[in-house]
Amino acid sequence: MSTYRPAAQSSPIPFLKGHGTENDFVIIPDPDNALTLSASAVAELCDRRAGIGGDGLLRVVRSAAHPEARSMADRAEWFMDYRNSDGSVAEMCGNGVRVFARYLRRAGLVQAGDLAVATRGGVKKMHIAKDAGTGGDATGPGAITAHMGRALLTEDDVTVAVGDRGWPARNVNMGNPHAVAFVDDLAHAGNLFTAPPVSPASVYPDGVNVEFVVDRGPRHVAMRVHERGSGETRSCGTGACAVAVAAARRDGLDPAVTGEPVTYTVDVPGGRLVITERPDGEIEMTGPAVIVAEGVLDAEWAQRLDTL
Ligand SMILES: N[C@@H](CCC[C@H](N)C(=O)O)C(=O)O
Repeated sequence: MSTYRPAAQSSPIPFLKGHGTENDFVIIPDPDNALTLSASAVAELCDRRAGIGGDGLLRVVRSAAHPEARSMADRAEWFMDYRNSDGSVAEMCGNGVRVFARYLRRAGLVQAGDLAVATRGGVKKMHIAKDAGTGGDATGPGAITAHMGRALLTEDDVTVAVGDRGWPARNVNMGNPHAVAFVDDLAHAGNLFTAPPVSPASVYPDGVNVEFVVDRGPRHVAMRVHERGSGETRSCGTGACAVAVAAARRDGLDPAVTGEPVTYTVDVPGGRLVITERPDGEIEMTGPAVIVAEGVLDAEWAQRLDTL
């Protein structure tokens, strides 16, 4: 059984709540890596009725204090320990890393401008455009840019299904796995209460995030997403990057070939993200990141997490 915190500790456990394009997160500052969060404890914290509520959880740990991040400590002081709302671990979270950076700045742990964050998907360079506001707009003064690395696209013959409809999908890896399906109408994705079947399952042995995409105009698309480990969410940053790259290739655009960056606007139910792919393959994502609340866990409730 995992222990939520060392029994000897009785100090209050702080938390914050934040979102990026309404992809929302419980944030737990734990600089010294003192807390061990079992999957069940994470799920309880992310529960919208029994807990604080969120699509995922961001634990803020000093890289040097975490075995999975120690090797990155010379390049990034802080490690984003990301979990999905069911408690599962994911390699990367694009909206989460912007909210993580917002938290670091708000807590006075970093300056505005350039910074780097360690993640399971490697070190991500970030830029906080201006040290003001909470960045409600995709490209407004408070928006944050994350360098998301390169997309890996394969030619796998993937199909996404909803009911008796099926679509071919593009397999795109952004550190985490995505299946991107272009559809005529986002309503065709249905209620997304359950994960849409993706076949062959062997392409995604660790599960997959599924994006449904429609065109809105030149280099402008809109998407819905069913996230691995979280269900349908209002946004997915890595998903928006996967969608932008899949849309560019479908449209015959490849910055590596033309030498020109390509930018797509990606509308999500919770807002808008702007994605640029550079000739070297690096993908930049810009969007809002907002902290909405902070507090401490009720001591008795937090103790209960010990038993999960
Ligand atoms: N919402 C995130 C992605 C979170 C991880 C994903 N559910 C997975 O399991 O890969 C984002 O903004 O990228």
